[in-house]
Amino acid sequence: MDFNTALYTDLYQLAMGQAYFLKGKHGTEATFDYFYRKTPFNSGYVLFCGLEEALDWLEKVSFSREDLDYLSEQGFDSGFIEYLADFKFTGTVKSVAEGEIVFPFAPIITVTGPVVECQIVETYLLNCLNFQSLIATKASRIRYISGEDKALAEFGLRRAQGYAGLQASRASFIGGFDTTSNVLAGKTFQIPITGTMAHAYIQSYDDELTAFRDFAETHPDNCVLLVDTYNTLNSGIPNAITVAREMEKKGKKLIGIRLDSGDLAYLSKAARKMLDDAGLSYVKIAASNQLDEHVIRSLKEQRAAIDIFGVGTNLVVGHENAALDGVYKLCSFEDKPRIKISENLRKMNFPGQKQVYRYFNGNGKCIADAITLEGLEAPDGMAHPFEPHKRMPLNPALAEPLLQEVMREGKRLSPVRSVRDIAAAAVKNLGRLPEEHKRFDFPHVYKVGLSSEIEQMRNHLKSEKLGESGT
Ligand SMILES: Nc1ncnc2c1ncn2[C@@H]1O[C@H](COP(=O)(O)OP(=O)(O)OP(=O)(O)O)[C@@H](O)[C@H]1O
Ligand SMILES: O=P(O)(O)OC[C@H]1O[C@H](OP(=O)(O)OP(=O)(O)O)[C@H](O)[C@@H]1O
Ligand SMILES: O=C(O)c1cccnc1
Repeated sequence: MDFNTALYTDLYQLAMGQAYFLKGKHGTEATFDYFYRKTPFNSGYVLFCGLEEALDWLEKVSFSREDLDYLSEQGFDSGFIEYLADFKFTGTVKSVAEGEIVFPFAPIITVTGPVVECQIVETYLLNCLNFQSLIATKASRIRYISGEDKALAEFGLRRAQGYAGLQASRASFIGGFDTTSNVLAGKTFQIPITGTMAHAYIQSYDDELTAFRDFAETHPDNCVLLVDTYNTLNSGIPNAITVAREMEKKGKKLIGIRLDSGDLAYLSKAARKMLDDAGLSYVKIAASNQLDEHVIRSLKEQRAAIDIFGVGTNLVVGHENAALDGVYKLCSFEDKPRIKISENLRKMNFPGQKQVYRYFNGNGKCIADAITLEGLEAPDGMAHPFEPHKRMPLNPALAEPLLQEVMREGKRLSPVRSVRDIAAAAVKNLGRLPEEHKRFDFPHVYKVGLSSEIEQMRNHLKSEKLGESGT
């Protein structure tokens, strides 16, 4: 399947595109903001992920002859189809860096260009960025609770939502996982791949010990034995110990064992003792079975002797939030700021082309984000976006702009960043976030506010629109 086609969009984008085209407005410049409103998992932040793939798509997207024939069959105007034959994205993208932490309501990406182009690419951008940011955020929570000394292996491909498994492996790595079992993700993104064995392999033998021996013989340098097929404490671990000793005689070392059922705290502690008593303290203990950040937290509280957590389903499907609610909203058209009116202030967008400044304290920890108009300096104070009486003074000397131009006239401005670079940046960025925003229970809400210029513009446009509508 070729996903670089501009048909990877919602019909209404093309319907609006045709209307703009037939009214001669298709070249009019528009700006859209990408932002989200609510953090998933009750998290205090979102880890932004997916930008490289989005830029890659924007550079390649086009309609093939077959795509255009299909649109013709669907009844689109022939003139519009002719226009689409040369379609490419020629706009400007400003973005927060991939691997940066982002907060509700602050623009993460702004897309400026001919309105039809900006509109057609909306669906893919949301599809790509919402999903990957969701999974990277989940992964970062699992890393946070596991601690730096644990190895995290992503096992999710088999239970991922179709082809999204590839993006999930990438996002998991950026969020802090060490390896993936997804071989295609390993090749595509240069992520280290690791794996153990399935129950089927043990079941295929008449006895567990021979299965272990054969695997160790054929994988002398990367052998992890699955010990729970029959009886973990009475058969799996004793057989693994026998094989580990046989490997030692050949100058090899068993890397580890994997527990995949039962009480993982109890079994891991019992396994650790049995291995240590056998002089095999180097053999690591891996555990899997519907893990997530909450089970891992519980296992840590129980002092489980687990070195490696294998996490699949709950990570790659973003359990228990199926989607990040990221949206893409028009904020400027024909050089005029645009607003959508809603009874609910939270559903109104912030008009105009914008910049977001992040403020730090003297210890280098981030403390607030202020949204202001593009071209303005970092403000020295901000207002709460929905409760304007709440104000906060800010020190512009300790502010950094978050939105940087990453694409101009449809071409990226810097080379592709490797997932390793992005993952390293994520570690650094999460390190700048104070602990109170990372805790799982009632994380402290990070402050995002508006400069007085944006506030005034929103209030002005709001009264103008309400006046026009007679309300
Ligand atoms: N000590 C523990 N503390 C908290 N959660 C645990 C502990 N041990 C295992 N779990 C989690 O409890 C759940 C147990 O799942 P389940 O009831 O299916 O048991 P099981 O042992 O996997 O059974 P099965 O043999 O059918 O696979 C899993 O999500 C697992 O990660
Ligand atoms: O629980 P997850 O977090 O999704 O981790 C991945 C799971 O996938 C495998 O089980 P599966 O039953 O599919 O195959 P198996 O026969 O190898 O156990 C593996 O043993 C894990 O239990
Ligand atoms: O390598 C493993 O142990 C593995 C891979 C995929 C799913 N579950 C486990």
